[in-house]
Order: sequence, then structure tokens, then C-alpha cells
Amino acid sequence: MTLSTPQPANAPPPQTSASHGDLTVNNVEVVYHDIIQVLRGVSLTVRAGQVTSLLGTNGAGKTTTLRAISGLLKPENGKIREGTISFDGKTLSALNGTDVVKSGVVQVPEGRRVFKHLSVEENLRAGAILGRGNWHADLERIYTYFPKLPTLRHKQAGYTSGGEQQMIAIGRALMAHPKVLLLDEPSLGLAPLLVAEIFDNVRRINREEGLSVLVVEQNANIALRNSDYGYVMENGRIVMEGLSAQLASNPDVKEFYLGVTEGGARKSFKDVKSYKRRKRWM
Ligand SMILES: Nc1ncnc2c1ncn2[C@@H]1O[C@H](COP(=O)(O)OP(=O)(O)OP(=O)(O)O)[C@@H](O)[C@H]1O
Repeated sequence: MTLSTPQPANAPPPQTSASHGDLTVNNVEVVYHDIIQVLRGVSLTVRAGQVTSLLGTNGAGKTTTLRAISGLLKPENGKIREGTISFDGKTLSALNGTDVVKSGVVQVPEGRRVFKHLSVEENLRAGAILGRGNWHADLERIYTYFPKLPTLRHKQAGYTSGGEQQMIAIGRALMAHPKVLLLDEPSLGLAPLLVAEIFDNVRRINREEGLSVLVVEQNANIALRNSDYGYVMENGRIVMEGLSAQLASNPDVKEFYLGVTEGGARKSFKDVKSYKRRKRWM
């Protein structure tokens, strides 16, 4: 596995070409209902074998970016107007959701969306839609990552807790043998301890299986602690990127996303220094 060249936290997008197993989003513009432009030239790379985080406040366009990658814009009446998305040399932007899954890119949706009337184990088996591998062995593999799940295997998923539902949803996605996992706000509505447990599990799967992960989060703290590289999005644009450790120590990110203020009220990210510096390069 090759790690990307370290970038200063506020550097312009790297111009390096994609390597084997990378997922690249190149200058993508998305509109809903033909008129509402939400993404305005988004470029990012999910490096093979790495965890990449995409941060931003409400409405920045993070979920729309995931939908563009996973071929799920159409049901929302959205489309990619410009730009391309490719994975491992294959263009994803023209594919529907099923074909994106077949190519190895699988999204865990926001809000869990488990099949509430099915048991936990039936939910997991529903993820084996591609028929790859042996589902018995796959279930055992998932149970090792999420040791709570086997104790709940016959329970109706609708009666499990929010954290357990998040684990079921991730486990279900893993049954499809993804090469890239897309996670939409796994921390949403969960207690801090559970969030930490879920991120630990994701990190472990990433390390042990070499699975690439793109995680969308408003909780910058946990996302930066558990990722290799990060992007900050605002108003449909990437406004900052860098190694996660560098972003976490960047004063603007600290102030705006990590809640570390130096004696004053929070500002808009637009007002902070790096955003202005970054804008000069665009
Ligand atoms: N189906 C849709 N039709 C029209 N506009 C939409 C649709 N989905 C999202 N939008 C708009 O696109 C913008 C970006 O939304 P998106 O959900 O991608 O942002 P986000 O960064 O994921 O925010 P959040 O964390 O609140 O989900 C918002 O202004 C939203 O109202």
C-alpha cells in the first residue's frame, strides 16, 4: 500500500494521478431537479487501503457527494452535470446503484435503514446480494468485528438500539465484499462511547482487510482521529484538505469544527484564515 504524499493542511488539491484501487471524484457538479446546484466542482481521492474523512456542516453537500459516488442521485431527482467519478480505472459516474455495488463500492446509508421486521441475521444475509463468498463464513467474519451481533442474531432488528442498528448496517454492507465502504454519519444520534466503538471497529476492518473507507461526518473530532486523510467541505466545494493529523491541529479546523475557541464566539468557516488562503489558489 502506498500512502499519499504528506500535504500541508491547507494545500491545494494534489495533482497526482490515481493509483491502483483509488476512488477519484474529479471536478463533479451535481444538480437536483435540473436547477438546484449543490456540488460545485468537487474533487477528492479515497486512497486504496486508507480511511478518508469528508467533514462539513449541515447542507454542505456531503451526502450528495456520497450519492453521486454510489449512483443514488436518480431517485432524488439529481444528476451529475459535470465531472467524472472513477474507481480502479473504471468510470462509476454513468452506472446505476446496483452496478456501483458490483464494482466494489458499497454505501452504508445515513440513519441506518435496517429492515426492521427482519431478524439481525436476516438483515446481514440480505447484504450478500452479490453471492460472493460463503455467507456462513461471512457472517462469522462480521461477528468477529461486531461481537455484540451474534448475541442478537434472532432478535427483530427494529427492537435493537441505534448503535446496534449502525453495526447491522455496516455488517450488511460488508457482506457484499466491498473494496470501498462509504459511511454516512455513523455517529448520528449515538452516545460517545458507542461512536468510539463503531469507529474502532471500522478502523480494525480497514487495517485487517485493507478496506478503503470514505466516512462523512459532522463529528470532526472522532473522524479525524480515525482517518488518514481528510477533506473539509462548505457550500458544495472542498475548502481544505490534508493529512488527518495535520487537519486536527490546524487552528481554523480546531476553532470551527473541534470547538476549541481561543476566547471568542465561533466564526463562519468562510471568515477563517485558511479558507481565504485556499480561495486565492482557486
Ligand atoms: N433530493 C434533494 N432535492 C433537492 N435538494 C436537495 C436534495 N437533497 C439535498 N438537497 C440540498 O442539497 C444541499 C446539500 O445537502 P446534503 O444532504 O448533501 O448536505 P450534507 O452536507 O450531507 O448535510 P447534512 O449533514 O445535513 O446531511 C442542501 O441544501 C439540501 O437542501
